[in-house]
This record gives sequence, C-alpha cells and structure tokens, in this order.
Amino acid sequence: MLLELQGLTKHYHDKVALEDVSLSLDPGIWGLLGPNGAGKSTMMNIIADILPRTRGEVLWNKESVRKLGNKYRSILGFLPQSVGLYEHFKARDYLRYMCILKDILQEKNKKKELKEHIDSIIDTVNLSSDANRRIRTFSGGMRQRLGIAQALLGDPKLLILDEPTAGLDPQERIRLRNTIAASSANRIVLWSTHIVSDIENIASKIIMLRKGKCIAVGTPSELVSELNGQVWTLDIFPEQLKDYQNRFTICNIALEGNTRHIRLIAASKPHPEALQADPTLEDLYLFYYGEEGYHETDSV
Ligand SMILES: Nc1ncnc2c1ncn2[C@@H]1O[C@H](COP(=O)(O)OP(=O)(O)OP(=O)(O)O)[C@@H](O)[C@H]1O
Repeated sequence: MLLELQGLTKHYHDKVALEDVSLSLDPGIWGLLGPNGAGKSTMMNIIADILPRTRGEVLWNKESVRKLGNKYRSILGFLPQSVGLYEHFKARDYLRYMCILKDILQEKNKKKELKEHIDSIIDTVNLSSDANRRIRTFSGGMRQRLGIAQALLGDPKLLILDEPTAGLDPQERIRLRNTIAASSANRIVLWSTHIVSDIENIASKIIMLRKGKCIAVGTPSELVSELNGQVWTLDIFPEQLKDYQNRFTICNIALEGNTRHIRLIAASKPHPEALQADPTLEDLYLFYYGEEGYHETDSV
C-alpha cells in the first residue's frame, strides 16, 4: 500500500495554495499539521480527487488515481471539512444510502453483513442510541461523528480525515483517536488538524505544511529532536515578559505568585538561571508557526 504525491501544486487564480509537494505515504497514521490557510484542505481534496490540481500527480500503488477512477474511490474514505448530510434522512438510512452509492456489500446475499457493518460503525462513532433520529435534529458533534462514520464505511484502505475532531467534546476526541489508532495498521490514514494534541500520540509520521509548502516530514520524535537543547524554562517578573516575547518564541506562561514561569525557545541559554527542558511537538509547532500564525525566521 503506497500513496505517492508528486510535485502537487494548486493555484487558485494567482493564489498559490499548494506548492510542489512530493511525499510517499505508507500504512499508518499521518498527521497533517498546519495553521489556517496552510493548504491542508487543498491537499486533501486533491488526494480525494474532488479538486483538480494545477500540476503534479497522485499515485495509488504506482497508478495514477485519475486513471483508477472508481477503483480508487472504492478504497477511499473521506471526511471533508464540511460534510453534506441529507437532513431529512435518519442516520442509519443515510449510512445505508452511502453504502449504495459506494457499492459496499450490495449483493443480495450480503444483507445481514451490510446491517452488521453499519451497526458496528454506528457503535464505533457512538451514535447507537441516535441512529434512528433524523439528521436535522443532530448537534454539531453528532453530525461530525456521522461524517466520520460515512468515511469509515467499507473499511477503506485510504482514510482521509480533514479536521475530524472539529466540534467534538474531549471524550469524543479521545474515542476517535483510539478508534482510528486501533485500525491504522492496514490502512493509510491522513489526519489534518491544527491541534497538536489530536495527533501527537497516535501519528506515526507528521507532515508540516506552511504557506502551501511541506516544511518538515518525520516521526514525532525525529521532528521534535530538531529543538533539542533549545527549549528552556525560566522564572521572570511580569514586567520582563514583553521583552522576552519580543526576543523569543514563548511556548507557555504560567502564573506563579508574583513571578511568571515561562517556557521558551532559544538557540542558546537565554538567562543564567534558565533550565533546559525536553522539547515537545507543541513547542515545534509554535517554533514553526508562532503563537498567532506564522513564525517568520530565516531558519524555516
Ligand atoms: N476556492 C478558493 N479560492 C481562492 N483561494 C482559496 C480557495 N480555497 C482555498 N483558498 C486559499 O488557499 C489557501 C489554502 O487554503 P486551505 O483551505 O487549503 O488551507 P487549510 O490549511 O485547510 O486551512 P484551514 O485550517 O483554515 O481549513 C488559503 O490561503 C485559502 O485562502
């Protein structure tokens, strides 16, 4: 199983949303990290073959997905950023209908299997007690879970999830993480988010996008090791904070009595009393993208 992106590029008129992205993805969970506007949805929509690319190629097991057509769609599960649900359908009927559209277990002698498959997915996304309710009565989180359910239909070999945790409460987020992690050995999962904690413990590899370019790819520990020796903690007075914010990337500020306990990134010891800390993925995210968007440095 191999998904290859070769020089993927997307222009929306004169806006470059994706620029020359080349990657090879093998089975496991691939976290796609980047702030708003980095190009995550553009990349996922192109991989899902619902958005035309300006240049480049997507290959599934060495064959162009455009040539594979329906064969490709039969191995693909996709949760787009906004799912179009049929409001008047009951959740279970919607999933049954999606199985018809995707030609999943439609043979006459597979009726029992089809029912079991849909039931197990409804259970996976924790919608069992609401499966016979109409979608128009669903909350945002329930709609998101139903969207995830339709992506899981047919046990797709390639599962593309565009911000799957949007609208989910903390328990649902954890449940989703566990579900996807448990089923990732035999499939390629591409999971986009700008929330580091969604993927830091389950992603086997992470792709970092910035302004449409792929700026880093690797295992979480490989990526994080880039900051070895550059993360520090230090107690400062409140009036010093602005100066530190101007000079360094500040990862965290905690109030401790009259002082501020800060965590920051600096190439060398920022103060004689600063203590070195182990870098985390969140530190790396802030290093690349800054606290409110992009962290503009020559080193990136
Ligand atoms: N249809 C479009 N027409 C013009 N520009 C677009 C269009 N879709 C996206 N863009 C631009 O392309 C860039 C990448 O957008 P994209 O939605 O892929 O980013 P993203 O990383 O998914 O962001 P978010 O996390 O906000 O969804 C952004 O600058 C966006 O404004």
